[in-house]
Amino acid sequence: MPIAPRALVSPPLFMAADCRAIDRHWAAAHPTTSLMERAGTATAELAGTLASESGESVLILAGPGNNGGDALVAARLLATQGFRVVVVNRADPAHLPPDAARAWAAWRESGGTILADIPPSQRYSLVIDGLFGVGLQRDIGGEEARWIEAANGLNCPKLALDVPSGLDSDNGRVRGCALRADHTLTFLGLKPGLFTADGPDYAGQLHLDTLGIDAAALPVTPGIALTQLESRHHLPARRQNSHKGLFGHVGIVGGASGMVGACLIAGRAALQQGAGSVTLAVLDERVVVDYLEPRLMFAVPENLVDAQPSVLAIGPGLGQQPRAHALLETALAAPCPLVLDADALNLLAGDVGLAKQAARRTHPTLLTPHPGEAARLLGASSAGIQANRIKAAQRLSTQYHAHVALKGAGTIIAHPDGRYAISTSGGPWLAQAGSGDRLTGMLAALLGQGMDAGNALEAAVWLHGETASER
Ligand SMILES: NC(=O)C1=CN([C@@H]2O[C@H](COP(=O)(O)OP(=O)(O)OC[C@H]3O[C@@H](n4cnc5c(N)ncnc54)[C@H](O)[C@@H]3O)[C@@H](O)[C@H]2O)[C@@H](O)CC1
Ligand SMILES: [K+]
Repeated sequence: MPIAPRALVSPPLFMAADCRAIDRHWAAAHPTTSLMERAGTATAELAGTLASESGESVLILAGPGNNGGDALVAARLLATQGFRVVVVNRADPAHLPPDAARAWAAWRESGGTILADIPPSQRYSLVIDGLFGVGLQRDIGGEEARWIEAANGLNCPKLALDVPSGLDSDNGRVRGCALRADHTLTFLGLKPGLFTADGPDYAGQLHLDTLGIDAAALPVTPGIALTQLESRHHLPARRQNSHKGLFGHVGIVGGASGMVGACLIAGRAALQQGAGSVTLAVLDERVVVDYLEPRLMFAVPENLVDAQPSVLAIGPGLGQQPRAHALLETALAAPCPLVLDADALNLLAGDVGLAKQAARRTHPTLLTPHPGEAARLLGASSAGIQANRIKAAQRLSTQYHAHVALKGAGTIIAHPDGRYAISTSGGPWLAQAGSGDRLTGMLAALLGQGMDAGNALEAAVWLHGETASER
């Protein structure tokens, strides 16, 4: 029975290599039970509910590997249920992997035919995409690319098996072209590429079928999909006998001339997220009060660290002038959790000495780059970062011994111990000036209230997306 991934708490994410390992272990332990038969059965069940009631054929695109095998099993079962089925596959049956070869033979024995191309100008009730799954190895070209483009142009629902063909299941990158699915039925476990970069645009609605394998039998992986908050992301209940000192004094450094708003947004967000008190160290001396949020305090930036905030954030609207550089140097020495955002990251990228100082910190450091800032920090291009967002976040985390949130579609949160999470909250409405400043403030507030740094970053990212979607 398919499960909606959003209903699961922090489900693990499986790379293609993990899937291959699961397959090998299963085959060794259960030589007579085929997971492909189960995948095909789950496909036929879901397809039966998705096909339009036009009575037109189901178009099944099958590829040269086991993804194609899943599709052939589904073809056989759908035909048995009375669906008209058109199967297109140009693989050489002599070169199919064993399970897929068996599925091919069973389909042929049941009287099924296999076409070498999509019949022209026909209408379909559903497309099932079984061209490529986790075995995609290179960019798609040639006939398969033509089929994918043709399928994308068809006016009927599209169901992708395991992952939309052309989408790299490890990182969400489109390799050449990819099928734009309305639904993706993924098998065994969730794949990271479904949640980040182009994945969400191509996968449509996600369904998971574990193929009857107990979660405890699957390998432990470092990645999770952050589909909702867990108890570790919750702040402890506040005692009645409380005072503001218990909930953190957040200091935020930034707001150079022309960019004061960034600092104000961060400060307001920190208060909304429950910080006991917030002091803004605004570089533009003309700003000494926020009339819309008069609870915010203001300090001379050079004096903020001496006021011993319990958490410091630096970057929103900071600019990159020498004064900003000096303030960052002071902030890096602060004996408290430190959030580095925006221009603080750009300054780090441009100064090896500062970068080394950041990496040597003993108190928690948290970085919240967008892909452009991550690219500058890693000496790469934004496209290079986007091509493998998980790796990029992990590299930054290792380099700076920091918890890192690489923002963007499917924000990646990477931790220094190698764990990572992909947040499923939020959406394109977050792509707006001021959005990152708000995240910085929310994060600082959670840190100030005593939440562990890694959990605070996950919670802030998730809440930031979730609350923004409510606006
Ligand atoms: N435990 C598992 O791993 C299970 C896997 N199953 C299915 O098996 C799939 C993985 O099967 P495979 O490892 O055979 O891989 P795929 O079926 O994803 O594709 C591999 C085949 O495609 C070819 N290929 C890769 N990239 C290509 C490109 N760009 N252009 C042309 N040809 C290309 C390869 O040479 C190989 O022949 C999963 O996605 C899933 O659908 C299911 O049967 C259930 C169990
Ligand atoms: K597929």
